Amino acid sequence: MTGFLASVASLDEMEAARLGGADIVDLKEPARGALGAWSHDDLRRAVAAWTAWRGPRPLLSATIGDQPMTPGIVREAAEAVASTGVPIVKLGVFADGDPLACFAALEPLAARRRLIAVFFGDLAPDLALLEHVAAAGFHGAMLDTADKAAGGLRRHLGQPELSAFVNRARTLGLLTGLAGSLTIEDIAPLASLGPDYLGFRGALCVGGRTGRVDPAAIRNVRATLEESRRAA
Ligand SMILES: O=C[C@H](O)COP(=O)(O)O
Repeated sequence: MTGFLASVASLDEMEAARLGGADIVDLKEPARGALGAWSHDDLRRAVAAWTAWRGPRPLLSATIGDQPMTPGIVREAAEAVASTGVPIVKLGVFADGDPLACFAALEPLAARRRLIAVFFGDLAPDLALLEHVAAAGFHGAMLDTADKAAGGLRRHLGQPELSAFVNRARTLGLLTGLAGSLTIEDIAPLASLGPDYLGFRGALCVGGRTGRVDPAAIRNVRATLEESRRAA
């Protein structure tokens, strides 16, 4: 069953994502980049709001910002986000720098917090790195896109490549996610690959991904995902 990750930019949007049935509420500031980060104070407020939710509640994740692949920088940013109490921390695997040294530097944090490595479909992702992500103790891996003006994930990678990513990550015991300017039309073909979740921001918004979340669009994505589950 493929879940629904909704990226949100405010506490109000966080609540809208919960009410709309998101399985993962992902704290992200889209105006600051593909993995734009919330301020640490706002992350603390979000964790407090999430903790106060009663009944079944979605998981909570947050991004660390678009950081260079430099071990000290990535580790410091990830530790700082984790210190706010966010249970799942997402960080990008960009094309520059030293990804292996970054994964190794994050091993201690991965032992006490769920980390997700975000690869980018438009930056020639290296699937061989998945093995190192798993070896460092990461919880999951996902594919997204870095350049939001350059088309959605399926423009950059075909079904065979996407399927290879999902299968390889799953074989390594990683939670798997797919995102990147996804639209309603992408849901059925991507859900058929069996990722653990699909991630959305732009499709949930009025006025593009830096606009505001529209509750009707959230419900539409949720309903379409459920339809694709029934059809599977
Ligand atoms: O993690 C998921 C992303 O926030 C997706 O954002 P996007 O749909 O605007 O590419």
